[in-house]
Amino acid sequence: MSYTDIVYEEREQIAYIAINRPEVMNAFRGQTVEEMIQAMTKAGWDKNIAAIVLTGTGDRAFCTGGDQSAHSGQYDGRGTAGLPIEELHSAIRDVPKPVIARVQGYAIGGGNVLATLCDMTIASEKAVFGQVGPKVGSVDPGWGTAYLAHVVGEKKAREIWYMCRRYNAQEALAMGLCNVVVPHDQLDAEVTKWGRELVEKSPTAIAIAKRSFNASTEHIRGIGSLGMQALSLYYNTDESKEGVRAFLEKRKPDFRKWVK
Ligand SMILES: CC(C)(COP(=O)(O)OP(=O)(O)OC[C@H]1O[C@@H](n2cnc3c(N)ncnc32)[C@H](O)[C@@H]1OP(=O)(O)O)[C@@H](O)C(=O)NCCC(=O)NCCSC(=O)CCC(=O)c1ccccc1C(=O)O
Repeated sequence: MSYTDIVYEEREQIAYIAINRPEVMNAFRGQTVEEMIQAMTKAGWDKNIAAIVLTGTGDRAFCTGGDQSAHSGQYDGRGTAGLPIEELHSAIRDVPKPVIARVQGYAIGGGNVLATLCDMTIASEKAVFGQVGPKVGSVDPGWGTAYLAHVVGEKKAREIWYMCRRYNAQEALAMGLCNVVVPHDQLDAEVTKWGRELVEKSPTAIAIAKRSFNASTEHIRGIGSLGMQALSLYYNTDESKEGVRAFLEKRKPDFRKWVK
């Protein structure tokens, strides 16, 4: 498959999947998600690959979530809410090898969900983490909320979603949202170092460990699936559309006037 929205590379038994849409800060549309699923699955089941690195091209953004310019009631692809995002989330969870988020800039909205779902996160000191859902008429039911609470704790997860604040790399490290923070110019060396260490480990032991870690939160997949049906209905409300419109018009949303 040739890719338009991502860059896929393999080096030293490590696969690199980079969202390549810097003009929208690496936000994803339907096509992007399709390509990420394909690349994640290919790398995930290739016996020569020991680890997968998920990132974005350029310095500004890892990923800023759904592309708001491809969103009018639904996104522009397939799936319950116009993006096969559940399949991508499942692919990250299900591939039997570690997925490392390389976060060099903004990890916002659905981009933050992707980083949260990765097995480990290596951040540059320029990384910025946060949620924007309730500011733009969206929410990630399942992994982005319930699983996030497993990662950072209930209080912090609720703060992240309700308050929609931004967190720098050190704050993310303190709450367990990333594993390590390194100077920006050392990010790639650090990612390579972690990747090379994984190449030396027993693939089967790692696969069993990953499945074992996954087991205790597997019920969240069902919450996400159910929630996605609700989200699809929510996306078609004036309240949600106000969030998308306000973002694109670069103004504050006025949700209250649309609440029924
Ligand atoms: C990242 C920001 C905080 C950066 O802010 P700032 O530095 O002030 O720059 P801006 O001027 O805002 O942005 C520069 C430029 O980039 C464009 N842009 C940024 N993000 C997006 C985007 N997501 N979509 C489209 N375009 C984007 C922006 O418009 C500017 O363009 P110009 O042409 O230069 O004007 C800030 O930009 C920000 O907060 N961005 C995030 C916006 C956002 O709303 N993200 C989507 C959140 S909702 C979501 O991700 C749901 C999608 C999804 O994954 C999902 C779907 C269904 C169920 C579950 C999920 C799930 O979340 O898992």
